[in-house]
Amino acid sequence: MTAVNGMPSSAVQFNCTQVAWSPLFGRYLVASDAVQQRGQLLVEELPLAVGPKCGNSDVLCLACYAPRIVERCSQCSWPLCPACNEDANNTHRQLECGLLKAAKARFFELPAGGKYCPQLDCIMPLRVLLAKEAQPERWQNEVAPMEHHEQQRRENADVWHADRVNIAQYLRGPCKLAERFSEELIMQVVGILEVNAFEARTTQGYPLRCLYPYTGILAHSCVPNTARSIHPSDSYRIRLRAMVPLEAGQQLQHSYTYTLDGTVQRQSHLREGKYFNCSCDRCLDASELQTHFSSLKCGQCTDGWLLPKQPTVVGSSWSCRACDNTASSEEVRQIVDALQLEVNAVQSLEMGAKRLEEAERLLRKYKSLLHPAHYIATGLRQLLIEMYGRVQGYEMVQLTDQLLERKAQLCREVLHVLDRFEPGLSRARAMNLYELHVPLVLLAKSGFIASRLSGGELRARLVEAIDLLKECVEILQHEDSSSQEGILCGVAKQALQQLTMSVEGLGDELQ
Ligand SMILES: C[S@@+](CC[C@H](N)C(=O)[O-])C[C@H]1O[C@@H](n2cnc3c(N)ncnc32)[C@H](O)[C@@H]1O
Repeated sequence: MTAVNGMPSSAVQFNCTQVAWSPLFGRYLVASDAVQQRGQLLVEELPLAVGPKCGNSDVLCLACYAPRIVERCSQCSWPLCPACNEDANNTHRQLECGLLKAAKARFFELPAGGKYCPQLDCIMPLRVLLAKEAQPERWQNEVAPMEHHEQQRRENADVWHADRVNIAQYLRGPCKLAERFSEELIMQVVGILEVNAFEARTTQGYPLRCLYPYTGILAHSCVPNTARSIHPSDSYRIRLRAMVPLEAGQQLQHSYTYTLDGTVQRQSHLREGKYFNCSCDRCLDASELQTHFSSLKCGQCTDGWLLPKQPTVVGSSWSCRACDNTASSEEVRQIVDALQLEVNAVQSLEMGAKRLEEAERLLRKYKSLLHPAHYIATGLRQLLIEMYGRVQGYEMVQLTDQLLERKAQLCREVLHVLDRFEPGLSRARAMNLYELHVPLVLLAKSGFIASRLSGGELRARLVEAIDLLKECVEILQHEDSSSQEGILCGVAKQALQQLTMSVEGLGDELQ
């Protein structure tokens, strides 16, 4: 590891972190001192640029990102919703509006039924280019060195060509920016965004992208040790916190991919979208840290599991560790794809009893095909946790003790997996802690009423639920209050208050 000089700009405040470099990772962040307290704030940063996502943008408002906008900006005629049209200081007006208007760059309407508007792909790169002119020092010190994998991107000739035409040539031609920005620079910016930008959501929940030059250089791990939260109501400020205690010099990592995917899926996402092969401990271990998150049941012997021989090698064959059975990667892919299709069909069902019962049926069926902790089974459990207590016929008051036990068991099983892949202050953990506390409270109360539990046992179980809620709030307390997680934090705080009052109200006679 090499320490890297260069102070970040005033848009960044950092605590116990510094930039390092290695041939494998390029630049990355490390803890400059030991961090004992999980949840400690490590970095706060304002984005260099915020804008629409590339490659799948609908016709959206260029200021608030509301989708399917038919109204146009009164100045330049590009998409802008009526409310944003009234606001002369919106992002679009401050940034590209004048330039598009002066160039007479026409916005072309999508053909009827069209969903993807390639013309909007130029907006986020253009905003980064404008930020380069406005903050040349920040560009030079923080953005220009960002990895953009030009060589690998060029190998994907179709995408490279589409980006050149839709973004570089469009900005230099119809937008009349050829004298300000070279094609090479524009393609560099497109690559920087692809490799480094974070996805965020507006306060209304619409997706967008943000570029953070300092936080963006965090290395990836499939078992991350930091958590980031982006605050739409605070100019999209990002805050990075330690999920677990850290040692001085330890690499700071977050996950570029979905931690509840199996190794084959994570590896392919990282190779195709971020241009590297992950070699973290979890990827290198065929059993994914003893969880068997990708293991299939061996079809030949009774207690064996099929695991990849070389989990990080594309096309690796699979073998049973208990007998001599083997399978090709293609055979495994076909099995997993077929099961995933069944799960997708269940997911697309309307929220209701049928969806819940079908998910339970698949989970039973997969017992003979998958390891119980397989990611497809874990995904089904997560689906069921969200449905028990919410869908018609299975609302919380309708759940029998047996079904309450079922919900609690599903939560514990998912939490067990999360302990391995997202240790410490993980958002997914917080969500599942909240879900778990509800059946525990109801079971404790019904057990006490039916005299199966003594007063002391009732109190102990309620205190257990209080502890779950406390941890849930501890994890979610830093989230933006308008986000889904921030809203859950408020709900958990209320539940915590009520439950604490109930336990206090139980009185000493229950001791
Ligand atoms: C978001 S950038 C991180 C900053 C980058 N290292 C730089 O110098 O600009 C992502 C890139 O960093 C490298 N990287 C991040 N995590 C890695 C890992 N676990 N293994 C190998 N390379 C990694 C890859 O080149 C990846 O495309």
